[in-house]
Amino acid sequence: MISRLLSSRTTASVSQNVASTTTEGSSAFANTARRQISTGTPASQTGLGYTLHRPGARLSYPLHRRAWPPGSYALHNLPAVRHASFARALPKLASKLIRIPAMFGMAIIGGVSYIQYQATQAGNFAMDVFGKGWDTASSAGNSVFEGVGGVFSRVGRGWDKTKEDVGGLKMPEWLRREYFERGDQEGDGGSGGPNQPKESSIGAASAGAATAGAFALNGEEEEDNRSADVAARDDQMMMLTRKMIEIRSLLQTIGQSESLTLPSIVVVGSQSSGKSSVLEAIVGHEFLPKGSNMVTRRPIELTLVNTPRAHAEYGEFPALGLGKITDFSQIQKTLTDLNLAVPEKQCVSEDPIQLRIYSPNVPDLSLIDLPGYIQVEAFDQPTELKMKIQELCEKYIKAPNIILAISAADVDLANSTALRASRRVDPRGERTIGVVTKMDLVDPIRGTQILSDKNYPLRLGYVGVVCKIPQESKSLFSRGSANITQAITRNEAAYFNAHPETFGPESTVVTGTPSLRKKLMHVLEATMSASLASTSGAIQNELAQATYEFRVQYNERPLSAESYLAESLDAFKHDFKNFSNEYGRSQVREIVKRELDQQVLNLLAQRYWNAPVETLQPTDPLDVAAQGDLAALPKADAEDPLWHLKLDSSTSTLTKLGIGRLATTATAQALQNSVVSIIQDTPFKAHPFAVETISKTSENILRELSYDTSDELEICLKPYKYRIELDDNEWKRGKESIATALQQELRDCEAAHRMLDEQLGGRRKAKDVLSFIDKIQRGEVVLEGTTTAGGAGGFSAELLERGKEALFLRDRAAILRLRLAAVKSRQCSSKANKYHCPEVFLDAVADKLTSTADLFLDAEMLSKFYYQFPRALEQKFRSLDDGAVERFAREDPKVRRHLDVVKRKELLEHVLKEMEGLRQLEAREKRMVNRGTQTAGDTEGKRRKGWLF
Ligand SMILES: Nc1nc2c(ncn2[C@@H]2O[C@H](COP(=O)(O)OP(=O)(O)OP(=O)(O)O)[C@@H](O)[C@H]2O)c(=O)[nH]1
Repeated sequence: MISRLLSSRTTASVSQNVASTTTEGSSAFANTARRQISTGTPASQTGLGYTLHRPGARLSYPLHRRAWPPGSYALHNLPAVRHASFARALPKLASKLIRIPAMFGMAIIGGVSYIQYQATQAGNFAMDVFGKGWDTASSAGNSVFEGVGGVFSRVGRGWDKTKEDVGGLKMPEWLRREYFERGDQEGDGGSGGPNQPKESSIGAASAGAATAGAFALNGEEEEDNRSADVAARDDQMMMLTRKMIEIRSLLQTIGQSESLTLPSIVVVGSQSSGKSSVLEAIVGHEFLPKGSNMVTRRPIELTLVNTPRAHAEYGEFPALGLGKITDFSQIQKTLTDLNLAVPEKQCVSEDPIQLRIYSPNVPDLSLIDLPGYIQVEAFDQPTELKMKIQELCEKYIKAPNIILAISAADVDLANSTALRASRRVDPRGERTIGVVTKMDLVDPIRGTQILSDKNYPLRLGYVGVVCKIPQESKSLFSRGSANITQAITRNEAAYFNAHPETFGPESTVVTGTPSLRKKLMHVLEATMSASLASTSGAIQNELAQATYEFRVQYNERPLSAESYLAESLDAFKHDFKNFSNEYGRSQVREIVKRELDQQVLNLLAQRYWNAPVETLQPTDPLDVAAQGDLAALPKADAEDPLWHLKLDSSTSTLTKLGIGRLATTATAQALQNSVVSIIQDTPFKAHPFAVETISKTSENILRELSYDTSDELEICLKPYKYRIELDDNEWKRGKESIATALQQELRDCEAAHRMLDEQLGGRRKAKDVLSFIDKIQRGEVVLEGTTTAGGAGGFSAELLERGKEALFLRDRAAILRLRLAAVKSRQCSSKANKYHCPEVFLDAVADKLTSTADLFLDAEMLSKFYYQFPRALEQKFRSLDDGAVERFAREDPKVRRHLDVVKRKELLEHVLKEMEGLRQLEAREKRMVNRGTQTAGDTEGKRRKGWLF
């Protein structure tokens, strides 16, 4: 009976949140935290939380609303809610940890959301290329000459000097790798290593070996009958082009400034003019997007890299990091996907796709493929499409780029969109190469007339081609990796050879894909060479600016992503070390004691103090008797079983409530909070990635440590579950400590009461409401009906609700004052009176538990965490790859700007140095050409000279 009555009345709550009170009181309780210590009752039964209503606001703060079912009345089944305790409790997260298993708790605190900083791919790539370019400073060596083979031994001193010059230049990683991998693939032995090209491989190649493949001179039809000098000069020319393309790539990483670029070949033509076929004939593979649905929507910046001694042919999308793709149908698919990713509504995008193709059968070229001009939009194409394509092409065909204007032979040249566009920007026809495709579709005589067009004479001339893959060969290439160069060349040669009267050796027109390849190479080299001086001037200006910025803004302080990470990590570790020196057992003690104090107050509320006023009914005297009149406690019989039961059950609950987990979790949370606040004092604070990494690392370690520690601590505390002996000192400490805790509880309670008074309309009004409820409880007023939904005694239902709360707080404050006086009394100075002074006893027990817990946690948790955490962090950050380090450093805008200036400056210096070297080489190469032309007087030389203007 006692048990039943007790259980129905021993739950209590106090509300407070003075700090959150506003003038209007509108959010008075809105921010009030909620704490519940459930001793076994499911949440649905505890029914925690209640709502204050007043006009214009719905204020909610959790208190107790009993809703447990009949028959569940048992001491162990009671919820305890002391709202007041929240003001002093751990932060919200910590309170969660107390209530839920450590495992889940740690997952919650670790939920600091990491906003993945998406460093732009372009940025990453820029950094990547830059880094690689820089790396090569000491390693390029003479490797570039591997491809040129024995040229140098044949042409004497001048070439030897050239070899030294070029060898001294740096080479981007992709190019360098290409050379060395080539050596490896061929398995030609030798020691070598990346910085030492294999001598044997240099000597083994013959003059013109590099260009033979690139010119497609390996076939049966096209024999390489160049003289050694010519072949050597071709190789040299190709090497220079390669270096310039390489510089062009580096410049692309610096920025989009128009002055900071080297020319490229831009392919334009109307739809179905045969652009793709020409490009694929040059590359030797079908790799461009095909389809009727305007599949080329973005510019494709195609860099062809000749790898003379390699067997493998493959492509790479440097910005995508997909690695080597040897299946060209896969390249085609990727290009198609990238293009189709541009929504049809947007028509075209200016964002170029970068693609590099490595092959022994391609010349070194830099080409840009553009969407085909359209004459008339199809019914399902946006009206602005035509205009957009035109604008995009205009942007690319500006000087100094070379225009490869593709026109089909079966369309009148006067109607060629490509030539019309080129004429607008190159009226004198100085940088346009006319390519006439589908020569096989017109009569040979008509063909030669087109190629000798006088209406729009081009200084670089016209080349007639037949680029169609012969039907019978098509099935052979369907697998996407076989080379189609031979098939196309053979087919093309067959056509032109079949008409010797128009296309024979005596003909003045230039025909054939191999001729086109050669022309492209020579023209590109010459155009790039011509741009070297002006580009170099622009680079010098940029460099002067970057150097000035570096000096003035950054005091010439060098910075790299790696050094920045290392410094930041050191700063963090230093601060953490200081923290660990200061944060020890006494801090843990404070945390654990604070937690246990709250548990003690909850138990007191649960077992001793008043319960919330649930209904407006007269108070049942039986209930009061069963609850025990606290006012009578000091004079109660020392053997009264009611008070024995209350204290013994409270003590038992306190020692058995899982202090191991509670203390461990609270300590782990405090450590985690400290780690997070240390981050705020270090450069890491500006880096979400670092914040997340550090938080997660510490969280993981603490979670691991918590598992074992909490169980072991529980075992250590086990003896207290059965027997607790206190000495006088412990009792004395408990008396002082609980007095302080009760005083605080009283302050909280009074503050909550004051606030409620305000909400009731002031003290006077509150007094009236409370006096009315008092009368009901004393039985002096009898309410008609069972509910007060419509109000009673002239008070609205809402006022009565709040009145009940105010009554509860008023009575709670009275109890606290009473017990505070009791705790301070002489009676409570002796531990013999523990049943008269349950507060002191429980607090002393809490203190005893704390002493064991703090010792254990200091040894098992703190010291292990202090050892493991910095090491784990070090390992985490050190194992980041270059890209991740770069992304990390760039998260901070200030650091990003600093890095940008440093890198820009270094990159510009690097490019400038390369360009200077190239200019010397280029001058020497021109001398060679002139000498070769004078001495040999061969027709090849003359022709070539023509290409070079
Ligand atoms: N007979 C013949 N057909 C050719 C020649 N070159 C290309 N073709 C065909 O012309 C058609 C169009 O060629 P593409 O290379 O796709 O033309 P394109 O300019 O890239 O076309 P879009 O991608 O639509 O702009 C294809 O069917 C080719 O097979 C050629 O020299 N002779």
